[in-house]
Amino acid sequence: MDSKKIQMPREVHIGADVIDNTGSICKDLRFYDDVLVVTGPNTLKIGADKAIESLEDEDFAVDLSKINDATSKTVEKIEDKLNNISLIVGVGGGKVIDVAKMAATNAGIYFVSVPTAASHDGIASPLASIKNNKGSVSMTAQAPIGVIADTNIIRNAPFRLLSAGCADIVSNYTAIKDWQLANRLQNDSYSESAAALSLMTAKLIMKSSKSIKKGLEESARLVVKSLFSSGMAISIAGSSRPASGSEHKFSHALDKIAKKPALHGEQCGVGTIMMMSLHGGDWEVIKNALHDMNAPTNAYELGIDPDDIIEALIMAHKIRPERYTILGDRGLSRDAAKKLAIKTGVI
Ligand SMILES: NC(=O)C1=CN([C@@H]2O[C@H](COP(=O)(O)OP(=O)(O)OC[C@H]3O[C@@H](n4cnc5c(N)ncnc54)[C@H](OP(=O)(O)O)[C@@H]3O)[C@@H](O)[C@H]2O)C=CC1
Ligand SMILES: O=C(CO)COP(=O)(O)O
Ligand SMILES: [Zn+2]
Repeated sequence: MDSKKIQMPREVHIGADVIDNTGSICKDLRFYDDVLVVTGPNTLKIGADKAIESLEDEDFAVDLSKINDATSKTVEKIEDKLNNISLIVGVGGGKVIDVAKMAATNAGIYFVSVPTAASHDGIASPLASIKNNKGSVSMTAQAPIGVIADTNIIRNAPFRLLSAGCADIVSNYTAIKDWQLANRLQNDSYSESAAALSLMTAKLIMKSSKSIKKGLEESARLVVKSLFSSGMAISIAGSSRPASGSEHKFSHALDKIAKKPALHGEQCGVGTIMMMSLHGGDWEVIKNALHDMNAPTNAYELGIDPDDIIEALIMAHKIRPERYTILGDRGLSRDAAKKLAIKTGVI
C-alpha cells in the first residue's frame, strides 16, 4: 500500500483571551526571528493589534500586511514580503487564514493560525482555497504549526459568522454521501476514519443546533472545536473530500455568479439542503437545523437572486469536475434545477 502523510498542528490553544499569549506560544514553538502578521481590514483592530502587542512583548520584530481577498495574486504579494521572515501569523477569517497558509507553504516557512471567527473549517486544515481566473481551487498547503482560537473574540464576532461555521460543518453530511458515491462509481479512494470523524462532527453540531447562542463562550468553544475536528478529517483524508462535495460546488458556483455572494458557510448550508434532496435523504432535518442555528435556508435569507441559485445549480458540476458527486458529469438541467430549488423552498 502507498505511504500516507497526515499533517496536524503541533499546539492548539482554545480559550478566552488566549490571543494575549501569542508571543509566548510562538516562543514555546521555538520561533525567535522576524514575524509577518497577515490580517484583514476589520480583523486588524479586533485581533491583529492584540497579537502584535503580545509578539512585541516577547521581543519579536513584527511586520504587518492587510489583505482583502484570497486570490493567487494576493498570495504572491505576501510572498514578496517574506525576506528574513521565519513565521507568518494569520489573524482573521477564512480568507486571511488561507492566504497566510498558502504564502507560508510556498515560501517553506511556518504558519500560526489565529481565527477571529468560527466561520469555516480551514482553521487548522492542510488546505487553502485560493481563487484564480478559473475560480476557487483547493490547494495542498501545510497545516498550521499552531492554532490560537480566542473564544472571547469569536463569541463577540457577528453571530452570522458563527452560524456560517455551523453550516459549513452541516455540509459534511452531503460531502460524505458524495464521497461514498464517488468511491462506489469511480473507485475514488475513501477513508473510513476521515468520513467517520467528519460525520461525527456534523452530528454533534446538529444535536446542539438549538443551544448555539449569540455571545455565549460555550457556543463559540463548541463550534471552534467542531471546526477543528472537521479540519482534522480533512488532514486524515489529505483532501477536502470529507467536508466538501456537491454543496460546496454549488457555493463555489454562486461565488462566480452572484453580484454579492453570501458567506461561504451560509451558501454551503443552503447547498446541503438541495443536495440532500438529490441524494434522497432527509433534507427537511437539515433545513430545520440550519434554521435553529440562525443560518440562511433560502435565497431571500442569503440575499441572492433566485435566478442566480438556478444558474449556480446548473453550473455546479463544472466546478472541479474531477470530484465526482451526485451532480454527475452532466449536472442538472434548468428544469430539474428549478424543480429542486422550489421543492426544497430555496426559491
Ligand atoms: N482552507 C480550507 O480548508 C477552507 C477554506 N475556506 C475558505 O474560507 C473563506 C470563508 O471564510 P469566512 O471567514 O467565511 O470569510 P472571510 O474571511 O471573507 O470573512 C468574512 C468577514 O468577516 C470578518 N470578520 C472576521 N472575524 C471577525 C470578527 N471577529 N468581527 C468582525 N468581523 C470579522 C472579516 O473581516 P476582514 O474584512 O478583516 O477580513 C470579513 O469581512 C472562503 O474563501 C472559503 O473558500 C472555507 C472552508 C475551508
Ligand atoms: O470549504 C472547504 C471545506 O469546508 C474546503 O473545500 P473546497 O475544497 O471546496 O475549497
Ligand atoms: Zn467549506
